[in-house]
Amino acid sequence: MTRSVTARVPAKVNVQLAVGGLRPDGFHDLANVFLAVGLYDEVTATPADDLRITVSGADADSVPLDRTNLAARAALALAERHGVEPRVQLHIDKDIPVAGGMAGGSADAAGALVACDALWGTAASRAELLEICAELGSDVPFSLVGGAALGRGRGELLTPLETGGTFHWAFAVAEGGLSTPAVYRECDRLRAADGQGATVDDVPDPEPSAALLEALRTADAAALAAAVTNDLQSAALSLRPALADTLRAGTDAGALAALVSGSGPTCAFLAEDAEAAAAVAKALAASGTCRAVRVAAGPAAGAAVVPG
Ligand SMILES: C[C@](O)(CO)[C@H](O)COP(=O)(O)OP(=O)(O)OC[C@H]1O[C@@H](n2ccc(N)nc2=O)[C@H](O)[C@@H]1O
Ligand SMILES: Nc1ncnc2c1ncn2[C@@H]1O[C@H](COP(=O)(O)OP(=O)(O)OP(=O)(O)O)[C@@H](O)[C@H]1O
Repeated sequence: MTRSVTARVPAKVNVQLAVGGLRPDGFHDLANVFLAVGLYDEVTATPADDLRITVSGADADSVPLDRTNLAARAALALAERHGVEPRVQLHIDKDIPVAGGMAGGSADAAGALVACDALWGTAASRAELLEICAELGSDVPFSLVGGAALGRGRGELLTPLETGGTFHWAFAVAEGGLSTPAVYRECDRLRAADGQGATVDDVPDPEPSAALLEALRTADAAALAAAVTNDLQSAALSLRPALADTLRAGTDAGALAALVSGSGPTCAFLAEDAEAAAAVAKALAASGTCRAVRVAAGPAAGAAVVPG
């Protein structure tokens, strides 16, 4: 009998995304407050003749099947470090919107690492897994750890954050994605056009908001709503002006806060409770301003093998 290992990995929303100036290496320093939410991709690793990627789910057609897939890159990185032949089929059951600003590719990378580590018995330490994650992308370490965390550096240096309870969200999934590097470039362009400059010498160092961290700690949705910020939001709106209609539709429907998730174009709406989130989602679906709606709560646990 062929043994398979499945890992489940959550999406994220950034409740604070403070973006510093452009660094010489092309990245931006961040104060990035991540919250994992209960929308999941599943990655199943099965022994095979060679490395193969297959994908199912609504957005499957827009996911690469070659070695540019972040899940494939994760498996190759682990195999190389441990001298294992990467003979594995990785099946991704995708529920996280692709190129949506919810770290879907990063989730698949973290899931592939956890699943392959269990399948191959490589028993990588947490520190080694985090190191591989950081090599793969700025959001990947958070996909591994989940929960809530502050990301410094380019987002890869994580400090776990305490959360006092659950936050309820509705998400509006847009037609088509946005390229993360293009959104960061647009942020730089807007800053330069403003005359403020866009480099690390021009932009103040990004800092986490004390009020926001306190709102997370006390599970105060209204206080969190008052504190959420996303420095990439104006760039995402500049590239996709129609997102303003989506944000307005959610606010009109009673959301406590409406913001672009990370680099977008998914929009995130914080609600008082699960019932209110469902009502916001229903109104968004009827508004005609998005392709699909989802509800999810956070914090959710990070990448983990599904028992059995
Ligand atoms: C927007 C966020 O999703 C917020 O969590 C992340 O910052 C993006 O993280 P990610 O998708 O894992 O991004 P990476 O794969 O590391 O980087 C892709 C590109 O995004 C830009 N990038 C990313 C992270 C960062 N701190 N500064 C950047 O300028 C760079 O142009 C980089 O080449
Ligand atoms: N496993 C994967 N799933 C989805 N996209 C992938 C994957 N591997 C590589 N990609 C490529 O990465 C691009 C960005 O996809 P992804 O879904 O990770 O974006 P995102 O959610 O906006 O990322 P983030 O929120 O981390 O900035 C896609 O357009 C696709 O070409």
